Amino acid sequence: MNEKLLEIKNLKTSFRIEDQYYAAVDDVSLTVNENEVLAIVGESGCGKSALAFSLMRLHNRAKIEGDILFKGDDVTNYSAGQVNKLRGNEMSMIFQDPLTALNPLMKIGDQIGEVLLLHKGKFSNLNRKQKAISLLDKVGIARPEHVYEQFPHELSGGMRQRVVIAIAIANDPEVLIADEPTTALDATIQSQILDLLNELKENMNAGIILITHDLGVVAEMADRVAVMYAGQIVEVADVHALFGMPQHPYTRSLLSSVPNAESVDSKLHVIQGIVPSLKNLTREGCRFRSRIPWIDESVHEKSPELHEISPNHFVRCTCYKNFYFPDEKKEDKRHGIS
Ligand SMILES: Nc1ncnc2c1ncn2[C@@H]1O[C@H](COP(=O)(O)OP(=O)(O)OP(=O)(O)O)[C@@H](O)[C@H]1O
Repeated sequence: MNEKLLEIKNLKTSFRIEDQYYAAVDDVSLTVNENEVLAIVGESGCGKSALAFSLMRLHNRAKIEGDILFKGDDVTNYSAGQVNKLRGNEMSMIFQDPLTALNPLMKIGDQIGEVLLLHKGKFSNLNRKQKAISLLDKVGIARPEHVYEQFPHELSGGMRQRVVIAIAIANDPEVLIADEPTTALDATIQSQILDLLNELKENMNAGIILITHDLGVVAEMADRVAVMYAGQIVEVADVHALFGMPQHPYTRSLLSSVPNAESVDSKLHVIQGIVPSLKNLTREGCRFRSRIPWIDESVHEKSPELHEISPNHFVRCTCYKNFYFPDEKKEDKRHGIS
């Protein structure tokens, strides 16, 4: 069995809006194992980035409660110095937008070198340069010696994202958090970057948290998937179970809103409404209920729990048992599951 690298227990991240705190991540518990990609999916505004930033301790004004255990050690108690060491070495993050992640005034080589300075073993100046060039080579950058001397604006979007990945993997992190790593890229580059992440998982035995709203990317990359809605995890399962037997109404709605080979002749489902803003979020009962108004209110739990409906497959709220799409006949709504 693969070792547990990260254990997130009852994590709650709240932001202050007009004198009050509102939780953007609300009681989230998850684990990430070595050599595993855990995907976190959900619409914009459901709390994915707030979760990732909390894990990396990158929020400076949020209130964070709960535990984040890295190999059993609670990092929420770490001093700023300890967090900095952890961030550069054991845990690192690939950010959504390479242009904001890179310093426009610094040469690529210097930016990689800066991260290598944090390395446990430390490198001499010459070794740092060699290591930086080998990292650029590893992420598939042609003429790495030349790129080492360039500035971010001289590179294409795909190359910049590769540089961001090179920086993230510079110190062989055990946990890598990739927040929408391919959103800004075109399809060909996207698939090259995903291949690269897959290689890293295999070669470094790393645990990867992949945050995305792209279900195609999830199907291709993930071992397990956590579906997030309004700050909560509503379903977690092995990737095959999640795509093969999705249960929560939100998961089913997300999957039905994406075209695939079977949906060519059928209508795609449009999820009604939007993710509510933090301030307007109803926190009592099933948070998804306002978006499925055709489902009888009585089928929702008062305080929805995550239920293990089969080994390692968890679903929040029992409403999944009675869910159907408006254009489905009520009697064949659950494909035989009731
Ligand atoms: N610093 C902040 N202060 C106040 N509210 C915030 C802050 N950061 C995020 N939020 C709010 O928290 C909620 C979750 O935001 P978050 O960015 O985590 O969503 P997301 O799922 O990552 O969306 P996207 O896919 O667009 O990045 C949103 O309602 C957002 O407006």
